[in-house]
Amino acid sequence: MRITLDNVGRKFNRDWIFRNIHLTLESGNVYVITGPNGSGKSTFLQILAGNLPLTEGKISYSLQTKIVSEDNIFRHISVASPYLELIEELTLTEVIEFHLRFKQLRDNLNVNSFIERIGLQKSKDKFISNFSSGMKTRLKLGLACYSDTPILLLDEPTSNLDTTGIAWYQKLISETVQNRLVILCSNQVYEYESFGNILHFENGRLLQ
Ligand SMILES: Nc1ncnc2c1ncn2[C@@H]1O[C@H](COP(=O)(O)OP(=O)(O)OP(=O)(O)O)[C@@H](O)[C@H]1O
Repeated sequence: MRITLDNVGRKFNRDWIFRNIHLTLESGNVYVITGPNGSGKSTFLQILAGNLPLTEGKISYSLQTKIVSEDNIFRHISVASPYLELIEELTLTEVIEFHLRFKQLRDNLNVNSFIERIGLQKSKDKFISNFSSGMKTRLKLGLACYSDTPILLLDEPTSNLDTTGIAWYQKLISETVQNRLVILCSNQVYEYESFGNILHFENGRLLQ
């Protein structure tokens, strides 16, 4: 999988958040995006996920040299972020069953084995509306990391996780990033310390 950014820029109202980004991102790499609060990390990730339009420039996606259209790219992408909502009216089991209608899980995981992997066995039949914020983060991370997609986008992955949860995340990520194109937005070193490709937002520029 390859994502090519050609002169990419985004503004909100009159303010440019970033501009002039020229970049090629390829499978087999974890790209870490750092930068101060409000520098544009989440905006950048939402643009890559196809959830926000560009103001200028072009992004192209290709899979084994075939171009993937913007309309179809969501099939190849998994995202976990604090701003993505879960369906609160469903139970944990129902959310996973719903997810499985659109995306398969890696390692042939089924509903029960997935719930074991995310450590929420006691909450199988609990409604998401009654989940704590850390439980929701575990579920979102699990769904993104274990989905069988070539692109994985993670924004502030350990927000709301306790120390046990952070250790669980570190194991999860080490087991699920191989051969994928991963983009991880973070300002917490423990979320990305084992990865080397750091890109940094500063004054509207993405520095390598
Ligand atoms: N929908 C919006 N309308 C107007 N401005 C927005 C909108 N979304 C984001 N912004 C602005 O874009 C800038 C970048 O925000 P973004 O959330 O991408 O930053 P970030 O680097 O992810 O920040 P943080 O580290 O705090 O999560 C901020 O100035 C923010 O106020």
